[in-house]
Amino acid sequence: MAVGKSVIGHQLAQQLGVPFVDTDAVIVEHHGTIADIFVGRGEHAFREIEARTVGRVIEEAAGSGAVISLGGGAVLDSGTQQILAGCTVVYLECDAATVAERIARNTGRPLLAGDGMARWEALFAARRPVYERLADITVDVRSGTVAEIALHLEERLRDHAALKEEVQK
Ligand SMILES: Nc1ncnc2c1ncn2[C@@H]1O[C@H](COP(=O)(O)OP(=O)(O)OP(=O)(O)O)[C@@H](O)[C@H]1O
Ligand SMILES: O=C(O)C1=C[C@@H](O)[C@@H](O)[C@H](O)C1
Ligand SMILES: [Mg+2]
Repeated sequence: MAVGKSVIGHQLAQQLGVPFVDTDAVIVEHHGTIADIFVGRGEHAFREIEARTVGRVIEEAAGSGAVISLGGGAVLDSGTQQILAGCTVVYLECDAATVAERIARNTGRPLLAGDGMARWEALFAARRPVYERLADITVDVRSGTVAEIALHLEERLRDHAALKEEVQK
């Protein structure tokens, strides 16, 4: 959480001239705020909504080259993991020190309620192996502006696509 998925994803999509979709934003548009869903219906219901939303968004974006930003916990769902096998998955690798200030002014992230930093670190430790396993490309986002990171990511995506094409020949 707070590593820059939404802002870097948006910037990358602008550079590439492709659509950008943030699945958290789609959920909010259709179901109300994430905080309200957690309070009113619980995390399990949120995860069901999230998995359905991610599946639909990826299906609708097929062939468009769209950049899709997922919520930080979306990739824990096994169905989502299967769908992501057909996508290029980018993992934005970060650390607690980098997100500390962003989390301190945290709003709307129910899983970071209370001691936000301790919660962030515990979630990251538990999820890190999944992020690493699913990633096609890993980008260090501990330094650099959003613009710099997005440009670097564009380069990495081009290298990845070229390599994939080479292998498929
Ligand atoms: N490289 C960066 N340099 C400076 N600020 C950044 C950088 N990356 C992200 N931010 C800022 O950090 C905050 C969180 O970014 P963003 O909302 O994109 O994170 P996220 O990973 O989408 O978080 P969430 O898990 O809540 O969806 C924003 O205020 C954003 O502008
Ligand atoms: O990491 C998570 O589990 C979450 C991240 C956010 O993007 C939202 O999807 C929600 O707050 C849950
Ligand atoms: Mg986001």
